[in-house]
Amino acid sequence: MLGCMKPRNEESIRSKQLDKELQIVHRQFEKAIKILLLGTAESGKTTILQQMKILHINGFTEEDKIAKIKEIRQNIQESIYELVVQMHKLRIPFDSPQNHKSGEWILDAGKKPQQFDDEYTDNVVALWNDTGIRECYRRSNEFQLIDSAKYFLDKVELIAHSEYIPSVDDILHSRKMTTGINQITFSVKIPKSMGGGSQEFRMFDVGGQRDQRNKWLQVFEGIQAVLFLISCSDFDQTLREDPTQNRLTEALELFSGVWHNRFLSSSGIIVFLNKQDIMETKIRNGKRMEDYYPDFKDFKISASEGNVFDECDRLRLFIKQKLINVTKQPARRLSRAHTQRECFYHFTVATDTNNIRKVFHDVHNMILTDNLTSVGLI
Ligand SMILES: Nc1nc2c(ncn2[C@@H]2O[C@H](COP(=O)(O)OP(=O)(O)OP(=O)(O)O)[C@@H](O)[C@H]2O)c(=O)[nH]1
Ligand SMILES: [Mg+2]
Repeated sequence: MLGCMKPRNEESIRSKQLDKELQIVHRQFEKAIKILLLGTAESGKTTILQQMKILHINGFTEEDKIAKIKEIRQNIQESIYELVVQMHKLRIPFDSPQNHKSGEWILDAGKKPQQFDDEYTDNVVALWNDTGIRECYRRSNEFQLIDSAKYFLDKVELIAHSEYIPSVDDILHSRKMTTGINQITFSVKIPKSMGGGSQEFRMFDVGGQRDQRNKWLQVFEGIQAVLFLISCSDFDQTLREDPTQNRLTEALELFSGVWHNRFLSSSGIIVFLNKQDIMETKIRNGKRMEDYYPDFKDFKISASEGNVFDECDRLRLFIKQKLINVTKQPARRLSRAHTQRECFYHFTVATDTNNIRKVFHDVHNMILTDNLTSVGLI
């Protein structure tokens, strides 16, 4: 009799244990996983949030698109205004007296002209075709110009059209500085190998300019994963809010602050080495990293990084190594941080939906695995 009782007991204990584990998993999956986007200004945080809307929510409605027209036109207005201002500062001549007059016209109209009419558009088109303006644009790392200036100036006539409706690509390229805290919630299917079903994610987006960072602490509570964005094309630029500071240096210092932050010590950290496309264009146009970071000259790549084909590969691995060095620094103060905390890296182009789809497939799986590991099931 006793011989028969024992296995049944073991069975029921094991089954109770399984129920308990499943309840824990269930609770874990019922709760939204919180992801926080961090990084300096213009690193691409809001662009990632927009990509999540495209990939996991319903994208943009006609209303959303129409609401973006003003912002896109403002991007053009601010870009051409800044280029004309800098033509004078950098003493670059216009091709012709006519184009010089167009420049004066743009300055008179101001940074935010009321009209985006034919006269305005004609002046912008004339200027954008001016070789002096193009030379000025080529030197735009010496002043502050949005990254999408060329993207929008190339299609100014289309954007000026009264029936213009922004494309998804236009929305992804538009630029508006974030000042508050934005959040979106979306569901992601859990792979069958991980038990199936779906998991809710809540993603928070904050402003990256220096005067916005004091708001970050408000959202640190309960964050499972931080997505830290760093713009790899920033190496030859200075900060909008402090022209004496190199943008990449600022980003690396900020990363150090985030990595060592005791309120984020139990959050996973994933780094997006973003703006790979702009970085590549800069290198192909002759920009040299060693002019800004002299230690790049002697940078050697470890064999474990596999094939390195060109200067762009070396550059992205150089920046990655700088981030790895931060993670190897001893903790500044005693924290709950597990000393073995791992950092994950992805090379990204935030405006490219296909690239972000692939990267997020890995990111979600990584976070889900981490979630299961934390409840002891993997
Ligand atoms: N070409 C290119 N443009 C990018 C990339 N990532 C972001 N951008 C553009 O860079 C600009 C700044 O991106 P945002 O997403 O607004 O940057 P942010 O980090 O939210 O900036 P703040 O809100 O000021 O903190 C936008 O015009 C984006 O379209 C990229 O990988 N490639
Ligand atoms: Mg933003």
